Amino acid sequence: MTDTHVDAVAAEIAIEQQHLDRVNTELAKAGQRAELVAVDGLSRGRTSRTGDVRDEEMSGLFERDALVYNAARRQAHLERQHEGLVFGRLDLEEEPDHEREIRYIGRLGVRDDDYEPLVIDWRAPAASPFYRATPGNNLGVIRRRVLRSRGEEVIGVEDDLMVPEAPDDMVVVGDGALLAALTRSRGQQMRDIVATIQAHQDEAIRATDRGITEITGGPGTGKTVVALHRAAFLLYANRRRYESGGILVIGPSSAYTAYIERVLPSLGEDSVTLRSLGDVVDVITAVRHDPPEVAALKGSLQMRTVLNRLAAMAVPGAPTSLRVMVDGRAVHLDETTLTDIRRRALRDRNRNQAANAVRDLLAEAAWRQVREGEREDFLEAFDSSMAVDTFLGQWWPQVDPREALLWLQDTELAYDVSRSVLSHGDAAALAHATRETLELGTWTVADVALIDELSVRLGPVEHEAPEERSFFEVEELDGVEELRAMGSAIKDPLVEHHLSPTSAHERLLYDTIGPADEYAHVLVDEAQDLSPMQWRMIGRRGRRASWTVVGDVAQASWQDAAEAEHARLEAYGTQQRQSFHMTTNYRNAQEIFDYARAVILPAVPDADIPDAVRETGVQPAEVTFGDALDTSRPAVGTVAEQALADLAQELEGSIAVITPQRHANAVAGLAEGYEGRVTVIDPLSTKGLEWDATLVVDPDAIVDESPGGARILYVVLTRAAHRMSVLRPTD
Ligand SMILES: Nc1ncnc2c1ncn2[C@@H]1O[C@H](COP(=O)(O)OP(=O)(O)OP(=O)(O)O)[C@@H](O)[C@H]1O
Repeated sequence: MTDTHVDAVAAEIAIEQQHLDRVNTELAKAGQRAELVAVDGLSRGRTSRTGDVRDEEMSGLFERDALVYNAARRQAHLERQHEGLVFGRLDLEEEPDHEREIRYIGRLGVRDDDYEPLVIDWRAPAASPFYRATPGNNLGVIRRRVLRSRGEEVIGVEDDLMVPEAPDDMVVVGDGALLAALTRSRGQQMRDIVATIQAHQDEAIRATDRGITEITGGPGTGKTVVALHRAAFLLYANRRRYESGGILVIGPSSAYTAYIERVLPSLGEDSVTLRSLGDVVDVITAVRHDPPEVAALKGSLQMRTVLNRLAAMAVPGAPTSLRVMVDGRAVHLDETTLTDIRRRALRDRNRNQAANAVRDLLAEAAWRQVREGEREDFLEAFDSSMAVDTFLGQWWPQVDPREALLWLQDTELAYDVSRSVLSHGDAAALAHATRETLELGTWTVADVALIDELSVRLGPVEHEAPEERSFFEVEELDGVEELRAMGSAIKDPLVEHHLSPTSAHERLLYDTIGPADEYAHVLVDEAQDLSPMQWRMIGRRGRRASWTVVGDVAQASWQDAAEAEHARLEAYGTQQRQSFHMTTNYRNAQEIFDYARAVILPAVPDADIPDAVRETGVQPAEVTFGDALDTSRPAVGTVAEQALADLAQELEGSIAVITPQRHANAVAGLAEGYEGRVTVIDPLSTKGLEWDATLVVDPDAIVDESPGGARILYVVLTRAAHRMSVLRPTD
């Protein structure tokens, strides 16, 4: 850079700094106003009176709640915005009788005392040319400028000129903001791209919120980040609908939700619910995976029949006949009669809501048998019989969906409920997997969709109201120290006197599952991997929702595409669909993506192959390791350790060591000493994530071990932004 150029950049930065200072002053004032509202709000709720609270005081209290809540929210919002608050500037062409207009674009709108805009929210229509203007269609823009700042200090500017020649008084500096952003080190979490959204991405972000919006494209094309910006846009464009109705974002794993969780708050939005497939159902957090063939079984639509039968069958171990004395007369209802009553009770009701109907049906059946004396007297006596109560407690208990799923541990029962639907081998595999669940005390990710399905069929579990206990009794009986001494964890001893579950079985059934929450918008990422049963689970949460669905079929790990497509369309309902296709790979250096492409094309010839635009001049490194047959080379652990040290030396930022199960032990300890820079991870869990560099251990073993084969290897080989090393055994 020449001295004159350095001076020119410094002068431009100084100009922008002036504007940023002004914005920050206004923002501080707005912050103070928010604080005042908060203080004022608090004083409104204060009352010196005791005794009855009059109506107007009640409404004062509500008002206070609303004010304090909103003010606190606004404050949190403003404080977070300081980092990179203003990131863009547009210089627009002069219009007759008007000076050249300058617009600043930022994370939120800020106005001065005269209500003049100092910054325009990036989602407002007036900000749109910042993203849409191109030299071919400049939309009135002469120069688009991206500002980089650290805290309140402007540290750089990057310009794009949208007209053939800049006016004499306008300076143009920098090499373009996109390339600068893509070359930078990525860190541990996804960042927002609000300063460098590209025109085709902007179209998907601002597309109408009606119906289903599908975003497709190959690896690294920005599908995820675009979808998240779309969620922020929807909240801006239709806040009433989406803030009160809620937006649900579903990703493949908890590693993924941790990776993306910063993006929306950095855009000023924190009212979005992020869930991984293992924790869609409240109170369950599953991270364990079934072996691929069992996961395929649990995810398939055949499970609907199995679950239907589970939900309707007699509770295992329950009595098979009823023998009681009612009003001095002997009643005996045999198994056939009870089965008939069970069927009739379930014809148009959920099991857990049918207890009263069942009692009536039993009473009628008993009367039909007895037919002596007054009918009404008999029915009344039946209704108040303690023996009948005891029988009902055993024959028709409230059934927790998790408990019903666990019935499958019995192989004979599993054969019975899956007859004509699953093979004996598959039914036995289900039973075996259930016994494993019981041993480990943890659910698998695939179980969650089954539990949700059963939950609908059984209806919510209705608990009898616990007997009221006085404060004194709670203290006396549930003394904190006493319980601690028994080794129990306590949430809140005075309110919730829960003990944490001790056995695996109790742990599996911990807490109560409520009805599914519904949302106004559902955003599904890595949609190609959802099983049909998972589509049904998500569908229940979006029955009245609009959807954004993101995916790439070539990265799929789910086998039966047709069945999943059927379930997906059922979840969508009859809504209209619009599609956006992304074709530029912003993540991988070209050299890395070429390597990945050579793997996927032979396996999936019609894979959606994007263009990787950024070259580094460095090819992925291939290193070999020895094994039991070849001891002339060091073993995998030693070779991996050296390759990792080389990568860490070569670049800053995050590194993943991606290993198949067979080498997991050998590389497990590699992250130590790198202070959080290095993650050791299995292939399937890398979905949706990215690192500055990756170390891929034994690609052939990755293909062998994964149900998705080459598709999973394709995912693994497209996770690195800047550098990749691949370790192979010697031939
Ligand atoms: N306009 C942009 N400006 C800067 N960075 C961008 C832009 N678009 C995408 N990126 C970056 O490219 C990378 C890939 O984006 P993202 O993870 O959203 O892709 P994806 O299509 O979901 O990938 P995959 O399907 O492989 O998981 C991210 O680091 C993202 O921040």
